[in-house]
Amino acid sequence: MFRFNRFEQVAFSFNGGKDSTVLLHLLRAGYYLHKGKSECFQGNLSDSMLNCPIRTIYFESPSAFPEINSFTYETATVYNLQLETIRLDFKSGLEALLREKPTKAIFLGTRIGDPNAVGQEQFSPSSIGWPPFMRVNPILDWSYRDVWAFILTCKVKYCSLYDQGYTSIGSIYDTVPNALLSIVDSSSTTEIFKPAYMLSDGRSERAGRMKKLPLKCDTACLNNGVTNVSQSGSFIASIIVVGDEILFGTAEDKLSAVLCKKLNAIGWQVTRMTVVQNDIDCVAAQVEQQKSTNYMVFLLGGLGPMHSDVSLAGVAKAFGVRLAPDEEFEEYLRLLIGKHCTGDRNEMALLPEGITELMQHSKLPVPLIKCQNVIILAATNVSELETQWDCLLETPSHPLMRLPPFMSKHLGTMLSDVETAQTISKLCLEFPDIYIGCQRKSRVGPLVITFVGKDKTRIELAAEKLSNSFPAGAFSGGDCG
Ligand SMILES: Cc1cc2nc3c(=O)[nH]c(=O)nc-3n(C[C@H](O)[C@H](O)[C@H](O)COP(=O)(O)O)c2cc1C
Ligand SMILES: Nc1ncnc2c1ncn2[C@@H]1O[C@H](COP(=O)(O)OP(=O)(O)OP(=O)(O)O)[C@@H](O)[C@H]1O
Ligand SMILES: [Mg+2]
Repeated sequence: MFRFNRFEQVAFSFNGGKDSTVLLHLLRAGYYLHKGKSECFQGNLSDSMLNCPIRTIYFESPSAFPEINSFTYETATVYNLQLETIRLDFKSGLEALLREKPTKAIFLGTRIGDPNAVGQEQFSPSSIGWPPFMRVNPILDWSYRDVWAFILTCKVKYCSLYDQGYTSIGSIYDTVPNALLSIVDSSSTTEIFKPAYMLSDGRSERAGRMKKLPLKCDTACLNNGVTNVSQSGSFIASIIVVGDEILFGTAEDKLSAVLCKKLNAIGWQVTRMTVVQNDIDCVAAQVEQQKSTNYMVFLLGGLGPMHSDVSLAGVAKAFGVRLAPDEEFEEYLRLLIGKHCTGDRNEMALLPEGITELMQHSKLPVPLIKCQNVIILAATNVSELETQWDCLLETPSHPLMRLPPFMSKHLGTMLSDVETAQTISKLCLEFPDIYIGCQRKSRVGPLVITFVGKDKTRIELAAEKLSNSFPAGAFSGGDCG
């Protein structure tokens, strides 16, 4: 059993959801009873005693609802919480947290009925394979009704999404309002929902949450388009290049390869690179398909004033919105190109309506364009792409969560593919977490075997196993990097 004697070794996991909101106020009350009350009796009551300066961790995700994000930050400010924002997945984030600061226990708003509550008690050590800490679940046995009774009776502020029919909140990709709260109104074109506290049967709390797949899903799931996390537990992205010239063979696409490396370096995996014609319907069809199967889609090419610059129109079509003049973007373009625009207005300032976010950076003449999970990069060469990528990562609202990077190791051999094939396919089964690929320099060799993964030790082990399966000196290779 852990022993805590330092307040700093305890943290509160807060994400702006209703359960963690309840917990926040319970912790404040507990802190006040423990500390504030005794000092109050001595006549020392101050505002600070009504706050609970507990370390508060928030795993910020690019797929969180903006309302959840802003409610979390606002609440932290109002109650003077010591907010520590973590932009990694839960497991890596907790590993990093525990490395940096001793953290023995973490309070969570987990309740019976949550899928992750199975087997948990009020005090449950973290699972095997997770960094060691005690999970403290004070509201484990609270019902849905208890949660709302508490929130409404105590009149505490909660995230606005719950007033719009959301009853349990995950990511923007897996959460919709609860259909059981839908109000039938034939005069209205948009669907209206009752607030979350009106849900009569708490067992349907998660009816608006789509089924989540395990992190290590198989490739079949990806092909069905129902997840955006790869086999290695990374976020997945796809790249769409718009360019007739590439399809005619008159120009070469160098940008996708650079972008792949950049994404791999922040731990993301690229699942597809597609080149499409400069045609609105081709772009739209590809964006429509890729945006629903990938966490993020990058679009290169087809931006500008030419007749062939159809990328933005394709994106608008894929999202079912129209292109509309964007005054802010127009102003940037005016500063850049003066009055040299096409037509009455600058047609380059037409952006997909209602879904566009401009990501400005002081090093960029015009902001980057993001339409939900599609980022449109205007780079025409590698150096421009590198600048835009660096600026993207420096933009405060950028959606690219940094994960442990992919590393690779290459082994070269004069052995033939026939001689090595069987051993390598066995190795693939033994190391499902490592991508093992072979590239022939020619049909008769030499061969280059590449190991890619996130765990250096596992990469080295796989490479060593391969070398040891053949006579000494058959393989040569460099370091893992
Ligand atoms: C602070 C913290 C600790 C966690 N510890 C564990 C753990 O020990 N074992 C585990 O399987 N998941 C752990 N998780 C992940 C949760 O079980 C769960 O996936 C997450 O809260 C998302 O739940 P949701 O999909 O219902 O929103 C932890 C999450 C957080 C935020
Ligand atoms: N992104 C996150 N950052 C910090 N803590 C989190 C995060 N996601 C989940 N948690 C912790 O896990 C608990 C359970 O999550 P869960 O989604 O079930 O509840 P909630 O978000 O509080 O409410 P709701 O079920 O309405 O979404 C949260 O109360 C919180 O303590
Ligand atoms: Mg939630």
